[in-house]
Amino acid sequence: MASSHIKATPCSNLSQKVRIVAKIRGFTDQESKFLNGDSAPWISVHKRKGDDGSSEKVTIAFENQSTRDAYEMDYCYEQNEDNGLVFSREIKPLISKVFDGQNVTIIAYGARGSGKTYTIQGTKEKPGLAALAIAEVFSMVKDNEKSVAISFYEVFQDHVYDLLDPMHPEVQVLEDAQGKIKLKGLSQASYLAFVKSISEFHKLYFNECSLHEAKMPFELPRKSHKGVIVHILCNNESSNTKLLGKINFVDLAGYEDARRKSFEGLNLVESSRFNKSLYALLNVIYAINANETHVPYRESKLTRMLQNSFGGANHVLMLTCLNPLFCQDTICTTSLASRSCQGTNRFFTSSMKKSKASAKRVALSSLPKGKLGSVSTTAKKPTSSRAHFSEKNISHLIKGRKLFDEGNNLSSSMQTKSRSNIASVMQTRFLSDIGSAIVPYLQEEENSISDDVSASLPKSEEKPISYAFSAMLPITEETSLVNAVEDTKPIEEKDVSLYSESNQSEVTSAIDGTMKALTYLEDGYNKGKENKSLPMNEGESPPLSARLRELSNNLKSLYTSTPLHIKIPQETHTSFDNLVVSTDIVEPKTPVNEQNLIVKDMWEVVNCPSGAFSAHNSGFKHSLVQDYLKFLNSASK
Ligand SMILES: Nc1ncnc2c1ncn2[C@@H]1O[C@H](COP(=O)(O)OP(=O)(O)OP(=O)(O)O)[C@@H](O)[C@H]1O
Repeated sequence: MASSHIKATPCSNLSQKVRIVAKIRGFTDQESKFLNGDSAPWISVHKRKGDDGSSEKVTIAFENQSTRDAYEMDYCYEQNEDNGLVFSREIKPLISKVFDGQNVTIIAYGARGSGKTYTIQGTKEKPGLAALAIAEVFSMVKDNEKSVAISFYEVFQDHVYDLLDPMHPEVQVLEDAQGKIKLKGLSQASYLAFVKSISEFHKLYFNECSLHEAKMPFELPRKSHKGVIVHILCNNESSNTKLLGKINFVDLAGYEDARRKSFEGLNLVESSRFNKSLYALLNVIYAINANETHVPYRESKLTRMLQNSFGGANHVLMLTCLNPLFCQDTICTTSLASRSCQGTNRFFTSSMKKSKASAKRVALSSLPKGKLGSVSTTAKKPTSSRAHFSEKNISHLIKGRKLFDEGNNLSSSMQTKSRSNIASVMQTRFLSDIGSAIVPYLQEEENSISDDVSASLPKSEEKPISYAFSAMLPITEETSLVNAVEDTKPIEEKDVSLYSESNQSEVTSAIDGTMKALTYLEDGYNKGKENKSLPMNEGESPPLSARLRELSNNLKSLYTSTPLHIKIPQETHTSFDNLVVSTDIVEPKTPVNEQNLIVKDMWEVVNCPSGAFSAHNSGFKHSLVQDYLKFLNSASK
């Protein structure tokens, strides 16, 4: 039936983490009778193009499918190649490793009726892989040093049942302190007591299945995953310790398109649940083959059960059973297996999305300190995480101020102090305003991160922006900024008498307070520089830093272009206009409407330096507010 150009040669790549091979089922008597020797092959197997001959990899194509769309597998067993051949090539070389304490897992996967049970369990006349392996193990157990036991279980609707116990109690899948999976309540039929011979094994294997069907306390559809575990405990002569190795055989429930009516009459939800457990297994295999740091074992009970047998020095073989006659589900299962084989195009169940989001958090939080990713832990520890950022990322905030300050190196200390004061007030106001606008956004982001189910790619793409914001505005620094602003408030209130002798000392102390705050921020900046936390903003949120720089430059240009800035009046007694101006300068949040300036005498406005500054400053504030709003709109997008 299937055309192949490949001779069955001894398997050369048993060290691969998860080996995925295909097996085309033989015809049943009924099918042979029906076809009457007249059947066009619908599966074609080809040696992979470009291989030098050392690789066994093949591509499998269905019906008229071109080889370009074919599915790649590690190998394919033909219709006429029986379980004995599969066993001797794939499993026999691994059995000795089980006696060294390694685990070997053989999984039969495929569509309904693709020959999974026939491959694993076989019949009394034609034993399957489990029976052949047991026979091999028995032949190797020559003394009492090694003890062998067998367990049978069934996984139905994500619950594990012990098939050896006539009451079929549920088995608990637990994890011990060392992270080892324990199957609490799973019976083990010992070699010495029950299964000394292969015939006893057969009796147990086949009888238990029928026993199970007869004795289930409640009506269950038969669609389930079934497994056999062969436990082998032996002495390690070199270290005088006991070694436990296991061979797992898993006969998976047949894959069916959940949208079609199931053979068992399962509804869409139940069928989907079965498929979900299959996807979970494929995802685990994918993760192992792709060398991913996170393997999603927790996605299903079956993968959790098998966790100890995957990865490391353990060996896993997945046999993808193919129907020899047209079957849409076989195309689907082959496609899925091939994807797991290549480690590409991973499938995600809804809960996988969840795990992906958590994995992302883990991955991000595992980044070096000071990098963007460490914010990811905010979902769990918001305060500490923000505190963490407060140390590192105040630099972003300061960076803008530094740029702003660069153009203002004036000789007069009073002038410098006044300008710094003004600048700090404006800057801190501006940033704290951004802060108050951003914090709810950040919290919303955090909520969305913690809401794993809704974690989706577009959102995660947005995260760097929110991280950058959170980096800019950690709670502790935000508070200190607010304090800095509040420190300057008395100056604003007493600005009317800013240049009066009586209030000079108060003003100076207030300015000093502001300067202290700025010095603190300055220190933060330097610390930030030392800690090299800048790449977070630079790497992850260039628009933000660019906007900050632009706004700072605007401020800078304002200061350099306004004559008043270069020469602030020193008179003790100021005119009414001056009072207006000075109030204006230190109170950027209550801009003087340009209209008001026009209402005044035009000459006064134009000729008076303070009037010019007011006009300039008001215009600047207007543009600043516009920029700020524009910036916020683009940030929320
Ligand atoms: N290599 C083979 N040669 C002849 N008949 C086979 C072969 N493999 C399987 N069969 C027959 O095909 C039918 C389906 O096989 P089997 O029950 O193993 O499929 P399955 O994939 O386990 O099905 P399900 O998903 O329903 O459990 C059985 O009647 C079995 O005897």
